[in-house]
Amino acid sequence: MSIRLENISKHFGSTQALEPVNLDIHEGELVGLLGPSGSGKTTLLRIIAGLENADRTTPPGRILFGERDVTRVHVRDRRIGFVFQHYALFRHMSVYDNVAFGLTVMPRKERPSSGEIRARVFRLLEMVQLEHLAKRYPAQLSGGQQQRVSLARALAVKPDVLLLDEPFGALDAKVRQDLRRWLRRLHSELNFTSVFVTHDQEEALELSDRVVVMSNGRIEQIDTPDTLYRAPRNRFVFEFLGDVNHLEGSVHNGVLTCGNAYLNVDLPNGAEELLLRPHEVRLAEQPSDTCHLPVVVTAISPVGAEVRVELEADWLAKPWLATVRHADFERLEMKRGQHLYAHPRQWHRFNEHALPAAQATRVA
Ligand SMILES: Nc1ncnc2c1ncn2[C@@H]1O[C@H](COP(=O)(O)OP(=O)(O)OP(=O)(O)O)[C@@H](O)[C@H]1O
Repeated sequence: MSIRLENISKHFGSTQALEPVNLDIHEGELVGLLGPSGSGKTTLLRIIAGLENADRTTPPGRILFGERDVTRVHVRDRRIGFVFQHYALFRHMSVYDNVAFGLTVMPRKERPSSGEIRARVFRLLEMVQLEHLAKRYPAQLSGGQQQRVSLARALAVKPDVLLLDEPFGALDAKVRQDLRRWLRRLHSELNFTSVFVTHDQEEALELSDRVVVMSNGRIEQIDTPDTLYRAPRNRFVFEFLGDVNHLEGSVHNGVLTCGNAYLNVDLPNGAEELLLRPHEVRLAEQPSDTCHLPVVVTAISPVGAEVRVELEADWLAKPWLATVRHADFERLEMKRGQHLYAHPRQWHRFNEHALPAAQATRVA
């Protein structure tokens, strides 16, 4: 089921929670709404759900599920499944009864037979690998297990659309990882359309087919994770999606200078700020003719696929972060207090007034 929002906005009193938004979500897509606190993610999700009404505007805002205009359709008639951060399972019901609940309360005409209900509930419990816990009560389950029951319960009624509000927010990192995999797998097996809210960049990028990045009630960019990361439309998106190093200085005759540091750049004279991701900083023992950025290693974190190195210098207002391959780390025999030279592989620059807003330049 595709979802289309046309000219949807929302005020709470004098607070504008959403500026007029247009959004197309394709059938079968898993879309993440990502943004800082207060950016309007939950409001947008609740409007899609029908838990909140959009402002009355001219032209009127519309919400379409497929061809069906659901703008004024009650939440219970929108064929939506919900999963919230706080499990909201019925505490007095077993796991089985929780998952079966939505089916047992269907109007008699639509309600599956008790045999069909049983088969569907067990099939879902099997998919989330909890069939052996069918008789337990929510209080006897871990947080991650409760969230898997919530997922199964939401999917039991075969919703057209699954909406999830920070579904894994209250869980620890490892359990979050597992649950992301569950959701991804269920999504491809059962083929529904999902929208989930998160403020976790990694979660949004890992899970979503496309991510809607929001700030201050506005949609800043809608794109695939890869495009968002590689071609952010503006500075907000760039900074929100990962660690960023800043290089501020002034350009004169093709050289950007900042204290005793300099870098050749093909830019006009004037004040400049260049931005670099940690993986775009190469470290070496020597400067070059075109790049002299002396730094001191102040912290090293060797955990993970790459080594994270913190760098400081007089000419830097804030420390830089570089990610270094373990092989390079060993070759340079890196240690705290070591003097090295940073060499940008690539840098980015944003000019909010001119198009294209983002410029990425590879350093030869
Ligand atoms: N019921 C309400 N009454 C008044 N203001 C509200 C209400 N709900 C949301 N807001 C305001 O609308 C704006 C957007 O809120 P929303 O909850 O959608 O943001 P969010 O991005 O989901 O934030 P968070 O990540 O903190 O949940 C905020 O300024 C918030 O204070």
